[in-house]
Amino acid sequence: MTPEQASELVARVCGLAPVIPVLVIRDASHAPGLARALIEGGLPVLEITLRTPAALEAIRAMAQIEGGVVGAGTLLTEADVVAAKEAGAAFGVSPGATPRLIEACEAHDLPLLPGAATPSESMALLERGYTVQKFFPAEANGGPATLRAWAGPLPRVRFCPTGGIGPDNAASYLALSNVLCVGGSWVAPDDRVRAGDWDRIRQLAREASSLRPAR
Ligand SMILES: O=C(O)C(=O)C[C@H](O)[C@H](O)COP(=O)(O)O
Repeated sequence: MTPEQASELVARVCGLAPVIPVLVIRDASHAPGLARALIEGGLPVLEITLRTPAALEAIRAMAQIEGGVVGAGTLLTEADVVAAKEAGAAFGVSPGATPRLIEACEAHDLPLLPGAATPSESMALLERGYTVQKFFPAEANGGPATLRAWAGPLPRVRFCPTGGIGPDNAASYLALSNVLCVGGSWVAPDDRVRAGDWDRIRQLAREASSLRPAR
């Protein structure tokens, strides 16, 4: 898969909802209920971080749920890419980007949303053909003001900012011309997932899916 094809697919995925839930799943038995609650709440795109031993099993389970588009987050190595693909991930997300990781995603046909934190990193990805990038960690890197400044010199790059985003600041990112959607863990708080409180998570997803840009 070429970088251009990957970016086109990722742009389409990022256009499905204003928020991509970033999920840390400790018990794969939570995966089906959690996925259903988020999808029913209007958030069909789900990013499962490969940060827990249960993550791959959770991807496998969530990929079966109708209406969802399931991706793997925290991709760091080629082994992660192979495992994510094998589990049924439709796309991948990485906090940064290395040549080896990018090559692995291209070789294994996993559309990548690669992370960038500086103009040079964004330019390197653009040079290679990645026009859709994750801005990470968004709040710690200056938030919406930084992305607004990047829009001048880097008008061809569009972003999914992630890291420190919640219900209070999401709209200020979504208002930017170079933002397609935002990512965040706030829609699936750890204690609500552990409790299997799918009603609360469905409600958080509803609120997130109705977010509109504050212009
Ligand atoms: O695991 C990854 O691949 C990451 O890049 C980090 C996550 O995107 C952020 O940790 C989510 O940020 P919060 O919404 O502030 O919790």
